Amino acid sequence: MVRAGLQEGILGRAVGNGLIDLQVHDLRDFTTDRHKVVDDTPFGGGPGMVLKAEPMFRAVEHVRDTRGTPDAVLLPSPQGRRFTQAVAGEYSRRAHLVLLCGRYEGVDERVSTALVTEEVSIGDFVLSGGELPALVIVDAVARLVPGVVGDAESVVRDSFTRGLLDHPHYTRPASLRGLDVPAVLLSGHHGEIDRWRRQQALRRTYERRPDLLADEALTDEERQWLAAWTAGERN
Ligand SMILES: NC(=O)c1ccc(NCc2ccccc2N2CCOCC2)nc1
Repeated sequence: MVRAGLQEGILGRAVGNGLIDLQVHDLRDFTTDRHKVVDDTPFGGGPGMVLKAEPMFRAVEHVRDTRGTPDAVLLPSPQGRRFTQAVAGEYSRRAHLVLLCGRYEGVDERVSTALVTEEVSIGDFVLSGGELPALVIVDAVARLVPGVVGDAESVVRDSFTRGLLDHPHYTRPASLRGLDVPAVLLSGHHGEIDRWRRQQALRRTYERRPDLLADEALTDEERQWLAAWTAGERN
């Protein structure tokens, strides 16, 4: 499941051209019994099973012995720090990350207290395992590694880097079922097009996620736009 998610698109290309290196390790390879058991019943009773600590310790030790001590050992979990674009930026500046994927009812607490450097949550919802969060984190972080996302797209990242929502996107045909592409985008005036895109990104953020505007540095023009929209709301 994890390997498949790492072979696609920009991640696959980034691995192909050596910009990032992704290794997947199976916890079962770090067990010592014949049945390769990675889970066990919970002390204190209760339903379900708990992921054993020992295989995770051995797996991280294997990574440390073969590739050096990681800068961070992350555990995606509902109890973690909220993963945001800013956190992705932090992680993208680390050379070596390990992500541990939990399953069952959870992971033996000694993994969290003695092996993990940080628990991280991709959102307030419960998943059956940490694999999808791990893929989400790897994708968001890899995109921020220089060279992974083509230069053509680096402009697109401006709105995200600024912490605003994205502007609308259109492609052919210019008119579809009576729905026309905004004329400015067909005008060839790149200054006007850029201004329209910044205004649209700001407008969308104001309408859908005003909370993102709190710590946003705005130009005078952008403040004027916001004032006009806010005034428009009042009367
Ligand atoms: N929001 C997230 O980032 C997120 C991450 C993981 C995750 N699940 C795997 C998991 C990993 C660690 C501990 C517990 C669990 N869980 C096992 C299943 O039961 C619930 C607890 N769910 C949501």
